[in-house]
Amino acid sequence: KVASEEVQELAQSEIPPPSHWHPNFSKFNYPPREVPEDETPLCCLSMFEDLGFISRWRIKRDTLARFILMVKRGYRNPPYHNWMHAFAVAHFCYLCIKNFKLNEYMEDIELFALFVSCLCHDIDHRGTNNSYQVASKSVLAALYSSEGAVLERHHFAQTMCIVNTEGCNIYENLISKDYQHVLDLMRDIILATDLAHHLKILKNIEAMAKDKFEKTNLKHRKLLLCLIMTASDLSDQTKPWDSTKHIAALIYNEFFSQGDLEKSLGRTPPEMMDRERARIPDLQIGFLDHIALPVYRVLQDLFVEAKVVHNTVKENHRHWEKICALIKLRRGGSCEQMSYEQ
Ligand SMILES: Cc1nc2ccc(C(=O)N[C@]34C[C@H]5C[C@H](C[C@H](C5)C3)C4)cc2n2c(-c3ccccc3Cl)nnc12
Ligand SMILES: [Mg+2]
Ligand SMILES: [Zn+2]
Repeated sequence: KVASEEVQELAQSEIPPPSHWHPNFSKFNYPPREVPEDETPLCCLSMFEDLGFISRWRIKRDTLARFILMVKRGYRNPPYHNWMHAFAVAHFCYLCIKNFKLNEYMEDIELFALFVSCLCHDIDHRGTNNSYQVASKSVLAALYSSEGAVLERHHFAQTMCIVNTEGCNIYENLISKDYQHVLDLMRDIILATDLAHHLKILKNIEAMAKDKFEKTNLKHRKLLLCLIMTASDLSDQTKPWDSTKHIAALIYNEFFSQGDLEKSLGRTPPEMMDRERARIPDLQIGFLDHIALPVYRVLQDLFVEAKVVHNTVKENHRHWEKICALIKLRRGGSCEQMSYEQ
């Protein structure tokens, strides 16, 4: 699925240092979507190298090149859940590992599994969510709906296909104990990207943050892995307004296309997926209030360095509030006529 010239070119390229991409590349305010898509595979190599994974886990350069290109090829091109989303998620995870010094909280193998899971966590996403899989009786629902987290089980299954593909197994030089462990970790982490699962464990994460985090407590480490994964998955909300404001358009483009599909099945989509009923600023404020802000608030409780991240999400919340106020001021002025330029 990946041309060997492309693999060789990536495998033989010199791996640039983080500063090559941007002076702020390793800072929380850097928007990774600024990296040109055709340079993202080489940028992934920079992150693997900078995190010390290539030497620590004895990853062969051509295996890593082939793996990254296979993962990138494994993504489809819906408006939001595409390769650039996965790349941005992996970049935020890279920032957390470096800026929170996660190697003092987690085992090396857990951080390795976490970073690779970020790259793979939405592989083969179709731009429709779990409830649509069940409603449309999709093949994925037939396979996985009994256990829930339908899409996430598929993303993990697709990841395993790539790991098991000749010349793509970046775990090939791990001792068998570590090999099985890293796969078990990826499964748990990718399944944790189901937001319904995150909402179920959020109370436990908040309780863990209240107590003292214990590195020796496996439950604490598992909860922290899930928190960093979700914080990375939502990290578009942590970037300056000028880059975040475009994300809503991508998400709702994807949501409204699903709503159109649901209508064509004779069903009524939820309001957030219905282009005739959805009020985007209200929905965004609701998502920030109920899902995003609690994530970055508890992240800041655990890591003082996350304060700047939580503040940026609050700043973006204020931008949406201003847009809402403007719409109300103009009354009749519907969302479509409003541009979100602030
Ligand atoms: C900006 C933004 N808005 C978003 C608005 C809404 C939802 C969303 O799935 N809501 C829920 C709300 C309840 C409880 C569960 C299950 C369903 C019922 C649907 C979640 C996600 C949103 N989202 C994501 C995102 C993160 C992880 C997976 C998929 C996505 Cl799309 N990433 N960015 C955004
Ligand atoms: Mg997902
Ligand atoms: Zn995602």
